[in-house]
Amino acid sequence: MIDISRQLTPGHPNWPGDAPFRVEPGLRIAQGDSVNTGELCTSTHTGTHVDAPWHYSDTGARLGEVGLDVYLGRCRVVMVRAEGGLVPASALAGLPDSLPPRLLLHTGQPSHWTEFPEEFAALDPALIREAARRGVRLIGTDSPSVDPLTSKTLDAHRACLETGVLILEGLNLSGAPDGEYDLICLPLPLAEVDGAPARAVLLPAGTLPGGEA
Ligand SMILES: Nc1ccccc1C(=O)C[C@H](N)C(=O)O
Ligand SMILES: [Zn+2]
Ligand SMILES: [Zn+2]
Repeated sequence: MIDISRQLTPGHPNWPGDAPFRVEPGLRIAQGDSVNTGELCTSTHTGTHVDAPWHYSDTGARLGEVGLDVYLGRCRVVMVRAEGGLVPASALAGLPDSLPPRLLLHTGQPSHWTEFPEEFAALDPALIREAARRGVRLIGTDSPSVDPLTSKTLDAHRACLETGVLILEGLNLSGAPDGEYDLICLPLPLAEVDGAPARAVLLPAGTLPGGEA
């Protein structure tokens, strides 16, 4: 099994302006309490997370309306390179015309962010449309976003909205060679939100029942 989630440690870098990731101490056995507890404070977009369409469209589905099936099943990991800051549709040129429903793009982000990676590879909307044409329903990236940090038009998110492709961002693909796997990605069970941190792992292809689904 390959864990493709980013480890969340206090102070984990966040999207500029977002709530800092914090774990505050709660009860402490050492102080006479029966248990140790903690209080978690996080942005919905911290580390490895999924976007629900409501994040980028005010009429989009909230996370509770997105079926879990899109996050579970056959996927393909592909190492890609940006051109002028965007991964182009030509990144799929060497791949079959029919792709698994989940495509995870490895752009070369490190396994741990000591600071927020302001220069990251975003996705050309044409890549998203080409991936959708080839059967992709979920696009993942090790970048913190499918759009550039300064984007105001969110062209890649819009292309995902138009094609119905869902989004998984902030992956840690440093330990995942190119190839086909079965993805298990489980967002936190928050219903009325725009996204949520998720734990994602890769299993050998064929591990999960349901074959290529
Ligand atoms: N927190 C934000 C605040 C404003 C704009 C973007 C973000 C993001 O976190 C980017 C997000 N991961 C995205 O879906 O692209
Ligand atoms: Zn996001
Ligand atoms: Zn996003």
